[in-house]
Amino acid sequence: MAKDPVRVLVTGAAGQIGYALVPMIARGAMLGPDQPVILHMLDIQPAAQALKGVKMELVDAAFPLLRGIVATTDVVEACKGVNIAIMVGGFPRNEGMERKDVMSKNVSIYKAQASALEKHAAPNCKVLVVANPANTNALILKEFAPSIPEKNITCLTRLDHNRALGQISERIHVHVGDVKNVIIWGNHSSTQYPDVNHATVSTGTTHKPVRELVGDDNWLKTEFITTVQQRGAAIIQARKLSSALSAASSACDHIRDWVLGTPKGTWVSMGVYSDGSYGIQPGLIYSFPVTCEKGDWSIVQGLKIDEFSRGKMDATAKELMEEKSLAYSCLK
Ligand SMILES: NC(=O)c1ccc[n+]([C@@H]2O[C@H](COP(=O)([O-])OP(=O)(O)OC[C@H]3O[C@@H](n4cnc5c(N)ncnc54)[C@H](O)[C@@H]3O)[C@@H](O)[C@H]2O)c1
Ligand SMILES: O=C(O)C[C@H](O)C(=O)O
Repeated sequence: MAKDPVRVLVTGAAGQIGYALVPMIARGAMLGPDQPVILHMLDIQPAAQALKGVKMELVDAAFPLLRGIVATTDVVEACKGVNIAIMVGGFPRNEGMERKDVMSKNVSIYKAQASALEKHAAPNCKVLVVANPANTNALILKEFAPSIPEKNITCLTRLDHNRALGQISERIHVHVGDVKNVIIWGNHSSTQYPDVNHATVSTGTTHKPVRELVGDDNWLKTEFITTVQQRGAAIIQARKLSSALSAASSACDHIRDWVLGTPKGTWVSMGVYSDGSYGIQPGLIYSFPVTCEKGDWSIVQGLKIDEFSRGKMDATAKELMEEKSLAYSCLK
């Protein structure tokens, strides 16, 4: 029997990531090749013409899975009945702006959009925040949409996870699809901790530890970590625009695995509400290793954490606590 369409909201849909993301959703890269979708696209008034253009292109591309398009600058209309919300819209950091100024603009946007989602989205709507500061925007959204279950509000660190897989694959010349179980701990920022202590490469019938195959602990502890931490900045420097293609593709990976499940024996990284696992203070949206089944994620438990990792995991948690108090001071 044909499936009912799923309503997917993309905010900031006229922007860089939005433009890369909506065709991927319409082609089935997010929810599968047999899942029809209705796209809800929100942007702000100054981008209304560009948004209209994106809608025209979606029609022109004649995607068989695309069963409807809502393109609007009205947040209530955008949120009505949505099952999945990808929050990409936000205020970019312009030259000369302080971190606090960007935070202040974005937390106000996420506070307002939280209320719209809470009132108008479908029950059990799953939310993915992409816009920066992603973890803290997601936390504000959670706080101001108390009736959305906290398990439904997440932020994107899958791009960082995929970047870590890519770096390992390039370093030891293996297919990226054979590398798995890296972990991104913490904030989607330069304090994130990409951890390969449990990562493996499949070599036919066995799985070998990444650390053993790389054979260079110094590289893993220094250049590998900083390359992943700084990759967003490196892309901006190269493109003069943020990483839209890989962010859009990773957003599809995040939702696909959350909804359809992670493969057996594989985990992925997601920014989720901390329950105190691994000694991370509850009340933060922190990136953990998770597995997903039947539409729910669970934090992978029982991984051994060495002293080096502990320090890095705590440092990124500390930054998130500071961001949280800054965000609250902006809302006063
Ligand atoms: N988490 C990640 O891995 C990751 C990766 C790359 C980029 N990002 C972040 O994603 C965000 C979007 O990046 P981009 O390159 O697409 O930026 P962009 O500036 O090209 O697009 C942002 C869009 O958001 C719209 N917008 C602004 N305020 C809005 C509001 N209140 N409601 C709806 N839309 C609104 C803008 O008009 C614009 O069209 C940025 O915050 C960027 O830093 C996150
Ligand atoms: O937009 C940015 O500042 C960078 C982005 O978060 C990225 O990781 O590519």
